[in-house]
Amino acid sequence: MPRTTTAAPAAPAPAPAVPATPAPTSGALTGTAGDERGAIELRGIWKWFGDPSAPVLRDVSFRIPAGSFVSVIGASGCGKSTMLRMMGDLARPSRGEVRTGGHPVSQARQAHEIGFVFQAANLCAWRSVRRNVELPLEAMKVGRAERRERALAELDRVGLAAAVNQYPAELSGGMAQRVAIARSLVTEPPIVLMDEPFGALDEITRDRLNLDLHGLWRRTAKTIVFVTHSIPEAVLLSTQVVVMGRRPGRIDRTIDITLPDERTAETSRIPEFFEAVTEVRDALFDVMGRDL
Ligand SMILES: Nc1ncnc2c1ncn2[C@@H]1O[C@H](COP(=O)(O)OP(=O)(O)OP(=O)(O)O)[C@@H](O)[C@H]1O
Repeated sequence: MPRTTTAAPAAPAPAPAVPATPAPTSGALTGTAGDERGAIELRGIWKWFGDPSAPVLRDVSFRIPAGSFVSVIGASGCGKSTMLRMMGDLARPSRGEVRTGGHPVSQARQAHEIGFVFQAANLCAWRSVRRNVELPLEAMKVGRAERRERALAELDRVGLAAAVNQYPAELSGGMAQRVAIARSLVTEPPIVLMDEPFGALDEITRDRLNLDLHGLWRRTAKTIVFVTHSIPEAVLLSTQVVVMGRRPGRIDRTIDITLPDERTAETSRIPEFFEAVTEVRDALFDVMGRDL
């Protein structure tokens, strides 16, 4: 079989109670895959907003090896974005800990080792494409000449060499997302977190950006975590698909995608692709049925 399915890390408890004992917190992960630069580890993550007896995420533990491309899929409101935000230190767990490369995630964020791409490109309208990409380097106090050189190299990598002097209002949605991707890569982070980055784009642009993103991932060996509502997109891009359930949010299942490493337009026509799509769809319907 081209792929394997892993059962959920832990069976859900009958009621969303807060654990009496604290989840593991510090302590070196010496000798484990969690030490690799770019690895992400969630340790006993709980998240609630206000009421601890109604957590949005319950006891999520999960390890993402460095260099993986992991897509996260699940019903609306199951906590995908919340989990992603905690992986990037944009939100704090109510309980538990996120570690990257064997250290608390806050260290990686402060060191600009995590890039972000969201559904909206969030570009500065008054700055050119190049100067938008330079922004994170300005925050790092990188000198002007080096900023320029690195931004141009990154824009070349995402296929926008000809648009460096344009302004956001002059860009198509797909071009704007390419700029956002270049901006997320310019600090050379080992980890890039993407929350439905192509969700607002037409299908043809989305297909092209997906293949370009996959090629970019293969060339750079980054760890990418990608939230999406599209099963085919998740299968086409990923080494692993994480299926989440809701009420409360949890990782229900992980599915390894063992399609050939090089993904092309042809990949979405091979039988193994349809088998993987069916497997993810069945897993999703199964968990959604149980969550009703
Ligand atoms: N800042 C907040 N305050 C209160 N509740 C929040 C906050 N952020 C998220 N939530 C709640 O947490 C739950 C999970 O939200 P989240 O955005 O993570 O889900 P999601 O799976 O990404 O959803 P979607 O697929 O619709 O984007 C939702 O019920 C949401 O209302």
